[in-house]
Amino acid sequence: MSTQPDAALAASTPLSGLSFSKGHGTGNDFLLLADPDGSIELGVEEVTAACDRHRGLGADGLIRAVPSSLVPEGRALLQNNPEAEWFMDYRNGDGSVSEMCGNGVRVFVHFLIDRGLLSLDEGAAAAVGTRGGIKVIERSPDGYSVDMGPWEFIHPEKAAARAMDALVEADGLEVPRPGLSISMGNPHTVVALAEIAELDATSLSAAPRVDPVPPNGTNVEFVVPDDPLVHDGIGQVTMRVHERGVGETLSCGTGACAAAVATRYWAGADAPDHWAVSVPGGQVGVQFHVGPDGREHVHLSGPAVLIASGTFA
Ligand SMILES: N[C@@H](CCC[C@H](N)C(=O)O)C(=O)O
Repeated sequence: MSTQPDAALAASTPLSGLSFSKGHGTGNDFLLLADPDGSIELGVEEVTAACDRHRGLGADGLIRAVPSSLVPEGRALLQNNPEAEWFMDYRNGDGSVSEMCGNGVRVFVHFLIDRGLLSLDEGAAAAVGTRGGIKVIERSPDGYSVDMGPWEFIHPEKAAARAMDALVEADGLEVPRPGLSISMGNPHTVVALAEIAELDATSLSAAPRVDPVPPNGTNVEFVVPDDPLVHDGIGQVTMRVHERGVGETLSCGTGACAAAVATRYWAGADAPDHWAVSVPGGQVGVQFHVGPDGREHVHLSGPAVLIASGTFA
């Protein structure tokens, strides 16, 4: 008889023995790992195994909380922002790295507070490092509000001519639609549809085809502005998203910001600065303010929920 351990009984994940939490923001779900000494090696294999919805815990992405001083991208940020003690190392479910995650950063801060690694009193603000730069976060009536920094057109020359910069095809849509590409630190291409029936008919089980695709790929948001657009001074849009590195998700915070940026741009000078973006997983708020650098910043607010914690077998 063999004395080898049965492969079927061996540890089922490369993250064996590590403690995790699971959380979500409007249904965009994440696994969270605290790595105070920077010892967790995360590669594609570890992330895909953990995020697998059948053989792993299942999640849209995985977030490692590591001291900024222990990663090169974090050390660069600390020079001008010594208060940003923690860095959000964000991975999509397919193991790819992203610059930023708007729902994830709220859940990340909630997790740090839950683990006693950060305190954030009512009315106070905390800075965290991300690959998309420093993000400042505070508590809000719906959970947390994050200064996501300035938005940018990915193709400013096209936007200046009020032109779209891509054609987007998706299953269920009869003809390709024009899209506008916006960076929130990470790339987005926003497509306006006329009505909810069209949004419902769009299939996102395969990635939409974007031509030309922005240099680092893109997340694609399909949005339907309400008619009338503004209720009680707040612009209203409904959105579905196909995320780079994941697939269709129930929500995307940076995507909601890009959707509000694009819809406000299309709506013209009288468009409001405050937006409500409805997604399959709930609703998030987006506001525009001039930041301390004199540029227009996007603020994202919404819930952050922790649902479980445990240890990988
Ligand atoms: N769900 C996130 C965005 C996650 C990263 C994205 N898939 C990318 O690759 O850029 C959000 O809430 O912003």
